[in-house]
Amino acid sequence: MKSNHKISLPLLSAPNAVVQSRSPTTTMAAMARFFRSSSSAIRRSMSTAAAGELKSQPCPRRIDPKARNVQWVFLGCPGVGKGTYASRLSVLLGVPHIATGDLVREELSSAGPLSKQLADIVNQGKLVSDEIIINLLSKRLEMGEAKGESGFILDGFPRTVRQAEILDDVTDIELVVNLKLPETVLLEKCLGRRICSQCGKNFNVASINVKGEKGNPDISMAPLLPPSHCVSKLITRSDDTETIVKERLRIYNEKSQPVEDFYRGQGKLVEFDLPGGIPDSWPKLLEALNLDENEDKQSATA
Ligand SMILES: Nc1ncnc2c1ncn2[C@@H]1O[C@H](COP(=O)(O)OP(=O)(O)O)[C@@H](O)[C@H]1O
Repeated sequence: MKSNHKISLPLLSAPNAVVQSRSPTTTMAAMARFFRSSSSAIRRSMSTAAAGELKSQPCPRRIDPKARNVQWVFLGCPGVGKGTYASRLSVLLGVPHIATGDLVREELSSAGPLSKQLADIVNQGKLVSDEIIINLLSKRLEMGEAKGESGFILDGFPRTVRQAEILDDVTDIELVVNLKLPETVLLEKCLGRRICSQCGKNFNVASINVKGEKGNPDISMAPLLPPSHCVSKLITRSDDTETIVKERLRIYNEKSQPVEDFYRGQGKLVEFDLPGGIPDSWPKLLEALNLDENEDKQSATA
């Protein structure tokens, strides 16, 4: 696995210039600038043109407490729980959890100029253009930079090989976690998802019991019910209908599965079959990632 001390910024400086030993904060700034400068290039080029087990072997090293600021990516189909686990890990590791789906939804609800266009795309289960997504991500990175953030766990980006290549040009992703669940479970989870419109927390009303196929274990997930003060404020995502979820799954298989191959080829992919709900999966995920929740955040893990 490459270290994150070497960043190549091809569109920012001389071709193939190599910037040595950047601090993680500089990395965020560089990414923000790079994404901003690359969005017009993208526009040009587009107009012309066993449960709970670690399966593949990037062998995540134990995290050095003094060299945290991880730069990780979470992959996985709609409904698999990327947001849930990425956000828990972000708290444990002290890095921001940046979900491009959240950035899109924020833009959607802002009634800004992009809002209508985004609503049409998202409600068909399609992907937003690279240009739009990179602009939203640049803005988010700039905001983080201003707050002194460093490191990140990206969720929902990259979603195409093109996006993965762009990310690869600007920074060195250390580890890519690929969460997996059978498709029947994914559909049930999306349909059961509820969000508190006030606090933004995600819940799930589905009670999942799926028989394991082809020798795989059964999967059971208890509902994740909201506290009483959230109950009257629950909403469903407009793209969590059966038709749209099926289309999102189809698009994931077509456009995002090649991203798994991209990172598998780089030896960075950790495949993790979720064994069940959060109580079963969280400790096993930590184990697969060589992390220990019981240690203090500052020293996770020796
Ligand atoms: N990296 C991306 N590239 C293109 N579109 C994106 C990207 N991230 C999010 N989106 C858009 O936002 C929607 C919601 O994203 P997300 O919450 O990550 O969905 P999912 O639950 O399908 O993983 C996607 O269906 C897509 O339209």
